[in-house]
Amino acid sequence: MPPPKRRKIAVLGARSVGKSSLVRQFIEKQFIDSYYPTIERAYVKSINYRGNEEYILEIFDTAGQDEFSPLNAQYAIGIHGYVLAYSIASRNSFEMVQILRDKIIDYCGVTDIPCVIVGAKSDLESSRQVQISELEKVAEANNAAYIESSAKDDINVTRVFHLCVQEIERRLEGNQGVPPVNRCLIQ
Ligand SMILES: Nc1nc2c(ncn2[C@@H]2O[C@H](COP(=O)(O)OP(=O)(O)OP(=O)(O)O)[C@@H](O)[C@H]2O)c(=O)[nH]1
Repeated sequence: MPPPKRRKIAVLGARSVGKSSLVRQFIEKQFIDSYYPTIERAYVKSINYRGNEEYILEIFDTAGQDEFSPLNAQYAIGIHGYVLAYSIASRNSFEMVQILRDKIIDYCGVTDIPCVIVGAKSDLESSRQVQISELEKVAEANNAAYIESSAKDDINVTRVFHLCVQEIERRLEGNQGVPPVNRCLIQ
């Protein structure tokens, strides 16, 4: 088996959209109902990707952002891929996704970044403010993968991070190997 590959992933989004809950469900397999604003926390988890490739993921859970928050250099330099999260029950948080992506692009001086856009709290269907069709549109416009997920019900949590690795590797491999049809995972 080849040696494991290390990839750094930053999870960004507006306040209280469920970033920490998503990361903790992925790493620790637990969901906590109470809310403690995040300052910043890093986690490490090893995953098996595509059957026989080991990846060591360093995941940076970040403080919630608004349009005026400056982008921390730590989340722009040396990061391989991004999870940009919003809550399906908050249109404002959805609008932050584009703002954040533009900030990263500007900061890094690139035209494209590996990212997966995540509609978090997908269990809150009765409070939904953002339709899947809107998510699809934004993801397509930004060359990003997308998915809806619930940390509470543990739906699509692992897939979020596998999709992020897929977006990273897709670019590193020069668009070889991963057909576009696999990039969108709504269930
Ligand atoms: N219904 C539901 N609630 C969730 C879900 N994920 C998180 N929450 C709740 O939403 C609140 C905020 O969750 P956090 O994970 O702390 O959100 P965050 O984005 O890390 O917040 P900041 O650190 O302030 O940016 C908490 O009360 C969570 O219990 C989910 O999938 N479904």
